Amino acid sequence: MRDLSAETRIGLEALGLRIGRNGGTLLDVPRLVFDGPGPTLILGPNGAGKSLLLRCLHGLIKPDAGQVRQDGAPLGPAQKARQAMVFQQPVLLRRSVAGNLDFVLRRRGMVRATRKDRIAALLAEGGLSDKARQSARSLSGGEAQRLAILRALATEPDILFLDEPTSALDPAATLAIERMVLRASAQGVRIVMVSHDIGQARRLAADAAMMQGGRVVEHGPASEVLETPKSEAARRYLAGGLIL
Ligand SMILES: Nc1ncnc2c1ncn2[C@@H]1O[C@H](COP(=O)(O)OP(=O)(O)OP(=O)(O)O)[C@@H](O)[C@H]1O
Repeated sequence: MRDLSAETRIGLEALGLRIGRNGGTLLDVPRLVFDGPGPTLILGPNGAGKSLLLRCLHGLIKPDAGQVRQDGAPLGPAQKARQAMVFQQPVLLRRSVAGNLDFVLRRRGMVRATRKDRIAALLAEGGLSDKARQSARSLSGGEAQRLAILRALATEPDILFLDEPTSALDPAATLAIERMVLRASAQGVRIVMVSHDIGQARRLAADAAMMQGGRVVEHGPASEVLETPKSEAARRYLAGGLIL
């Protein structure tokens, strides 16, 4: 796997993103830039627009207006090919654990001998070496999510989007995922992750974005957003208050 310094990390920018439905606004993000050195955590109450934003950034949803720029270029096929996304419910192929990784590596044109070594390294990275031949569909929730992340990392993305990857996992499984996320980040992958877990944000985030009502109400260094938030919405969210 490549080893990039924080300075070479690919930047991501959303400009004038808008999505409306039935006369209302689902997403309204004038400008949002992710160009810092470590993981970005997106927080906010249910329905705040976190998943919509992530899907726009990954090109899964076309906004009504605005654009996403990656490393200065508009999001097109070449940029999307440099991104990967992992969802709350891992989507795995009906194959063995190793087969799921092999599928991705083969599609990337990697020859068989190299694939074997790469699969072994990835499985070791995710603590799944002893599960290589097991059906991916029979993995526990935590193991399945680790495999989903390994499969995403097998594509060597510049940017990895994670949409609440640990919301269904116990604390130990959550920490295992967090270690993988931090390792990927240290290797130069830009991490953009949605979470409801404020403790997780404190453990992982270099910067944090707080969303409410389709808008980013605050974005900055995690230490500021999580410890001394400027917006009332962030203060109430962090205090466990009801935000409507
Ligand atoms: N395809 C769609 N058509 C209409 N409304 C949508 C669509 N997708 C999302 N929405 C609405 O947009 C709003 C934001 O949804 P989104 O899933 O982004 O929220 P979220 O912040 O990720 O919430 P949660 O924390 O519950 O996952 C919600 O009110 C949702 O109902």
